[in-house]
Amino acid sequence: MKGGGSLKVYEAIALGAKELESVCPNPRLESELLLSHSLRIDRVKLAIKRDEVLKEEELERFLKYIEKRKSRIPYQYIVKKQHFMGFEFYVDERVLIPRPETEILVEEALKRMKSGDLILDIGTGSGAIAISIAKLFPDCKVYAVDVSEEALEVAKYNAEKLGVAEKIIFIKSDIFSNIPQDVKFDLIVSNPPYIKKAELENLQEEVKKEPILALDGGEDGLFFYKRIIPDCKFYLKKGGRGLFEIGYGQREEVEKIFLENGFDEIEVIKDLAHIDRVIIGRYNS
Ligand SMILES: C[S@@+](CC[C@H](N)C(=O)[O-])C[C@H]1O[C@@H](n2cnc3c(N)ncnc32)[C@H](O)[C@@H]1O
Repeated sequence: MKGGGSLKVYEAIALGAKELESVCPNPRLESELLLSHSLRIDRVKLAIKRDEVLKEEELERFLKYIEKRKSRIPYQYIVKKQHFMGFEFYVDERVLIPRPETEILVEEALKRMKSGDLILDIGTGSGAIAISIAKLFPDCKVYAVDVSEEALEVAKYNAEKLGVAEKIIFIKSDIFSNIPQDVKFDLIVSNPPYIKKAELENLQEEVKKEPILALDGGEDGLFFYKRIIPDCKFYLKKGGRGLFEIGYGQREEVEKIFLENGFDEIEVIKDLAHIDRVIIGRYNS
């Protein structure tokens, strides 16, 4: 892409927007956001700098970001952050970008918590769920596990950055494999990979840049529910609850898995698009 020598702020925004036209639905907004990131200022400050000429290194940074975005790298991986539950999480290619729908899972978990509770987050990724719970519920302890060492590095970094590292125990674990058998939880939460294998290749290009390990839910998308739910009985206190994010059309099957494994009081929470998004069951055997 040609930068055209020197550019003023408003010209750079227009150039970036044009370049991103075929890539994203809001090219001007993303151009403004990437420019404000290049200038290390808030987007609202762009207006007062409208006629200022960009320094060479600022323009260089901006053009580099635009090129990345044109290659369908998600905006969040370029600016290395995503807001979730009001907190700023560091994200990069090692972790799934936390989604707004997953905030429903956190909110439902918080509603069911009481003082002193022990929570397990399976597949913690960036740590979004575990860290938000630790931040928003004062008296609790959280175990956060992931099979990906790289994801755990990001989650630990976020826990330090957000000041809750001492409330969370991070464990590299294939689901329950490395969780001590004598630890019993009040809640087990998870946003597991739930996309059907066959659908992976049809995903949006940006989503394909996220770790496959965070997306692949096996042939029927239910692989993780089938593995996690039956083993919850070894790790949940009697009356404890499992809370899981689910994908479109998975409610019936996951409810069945719950019922076959000693859970009752099944509840389903819809997201803003009216899609069943979170399923909750109480372990009562
Ligand atoms: C959909 S992402 C969720 C990330 C994060 N909890 C969130 O909601 O943004 C699923 C996560 O599960 C992890 N994962 C995949 N297979 C796993 C396994 N066998 N055991 C533990 N974690 C696993 C992935 O590495 C990924 O971080």
